Amino acid sequence: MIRFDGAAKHHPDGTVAVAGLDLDVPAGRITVLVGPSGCGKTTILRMVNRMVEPTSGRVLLDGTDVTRLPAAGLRRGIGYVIQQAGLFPHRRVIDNIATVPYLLGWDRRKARARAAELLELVGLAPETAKRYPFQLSGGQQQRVGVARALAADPPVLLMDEPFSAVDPVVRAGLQEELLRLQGELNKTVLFVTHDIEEAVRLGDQVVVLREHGEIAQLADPHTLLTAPADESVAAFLGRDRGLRGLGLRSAAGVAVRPLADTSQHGDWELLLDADGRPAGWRATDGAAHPAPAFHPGGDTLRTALDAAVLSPAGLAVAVGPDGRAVGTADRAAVLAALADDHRPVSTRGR
Ligand SMILES: Nc1ncnc2c1ncn2[C@@H]1O[C@H](COP(=O)(O)OP(=O)(O)OP(=O)(O)O)[C@@H](O)[C@H]1O
Repeated sequence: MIRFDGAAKHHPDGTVAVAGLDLDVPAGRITVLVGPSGCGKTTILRMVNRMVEPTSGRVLLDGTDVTRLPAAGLRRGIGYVIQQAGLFPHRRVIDNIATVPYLLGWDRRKARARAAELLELVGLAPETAKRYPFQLSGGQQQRVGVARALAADPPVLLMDEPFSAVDPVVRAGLQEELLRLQGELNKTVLFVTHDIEEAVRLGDQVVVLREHGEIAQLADPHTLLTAPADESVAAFLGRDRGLRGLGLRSAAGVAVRPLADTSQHGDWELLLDADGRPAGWRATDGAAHPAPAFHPGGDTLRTALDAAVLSPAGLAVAVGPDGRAVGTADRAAVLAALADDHRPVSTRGR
């Protein structure tokens, strides 16, 4: 566990980056720091690996004041991922990933074998190993950055806006990947972002900061979205926080009407492919339209609502884990589930 105990950073020019932070970052969980530019997020993160030293107060890592630990050794035991990956441009991907194992004196073959394993773990093809960073896309570079941070299997990962330089689609993929990895690895993650959407998606706990690293609210994502501490937090969360909160609730409560013998639903015919997956809705004039679907066991209420809203038939198609259609839910059924159940349900398989 990481504990900030009145940790403060005052710069010589008089700037108070962090006035005095008390915060526990629990082991094996993702804690996200979110807040406006200049509120002290990066400063807080860097106090953990001594890239910034507190001017007063302490940062404890498993009970030990980090300033008592040799900085180099401390940093080798903490994975660090930054925006635009920060890879060494003149080193091949495999050697970038093996940086810390080399520093730790592992033999070259063992270090490279570990790097190859990590390449696979973060979803990159084996042939990527021999490339140089400039030969990769931004998203691939970030994956290499994550692999490099994980190479020596550190218990703690510091991530400073790691996904903010890539486009929203790639970013969503990287977020998914991080949650999947975390499901396997259970690292203690401290993650900095200025994007509230990213914060609620990734965080087990979210720390909303205001100026000088002052905590405006510390809560799990559901509580944050449904019960912001004050007006300023509510404003920071944005006007659609209610809708966003649906993204944290399971669609399991939506009443699904099983598929009947007929494929006709009022004026609309549900078309299935050879495997029984939804292929479209056919109108009475014969024109086919997409059939948006959701998986009650795995998707969120937001996905279910989206499917119902977008469906030309007004019916979201419910599918099983294999993608086969099992039934339909109309908009009223989704809204009923929405009104019914306010319990947050983790959809992360954790
Ligand atoms: N070396 C320095 N000297 C003086 N002030 C500094 C120094 N480094 C950072 N600061 C100030 O400390 C405050 C906190 O900076 P920090 O980088 O931690 O903020 P941040 O929340 O990470 O911002 P951003 O989201 O823009 O990256 C800012 O006002 C910044 O200008």
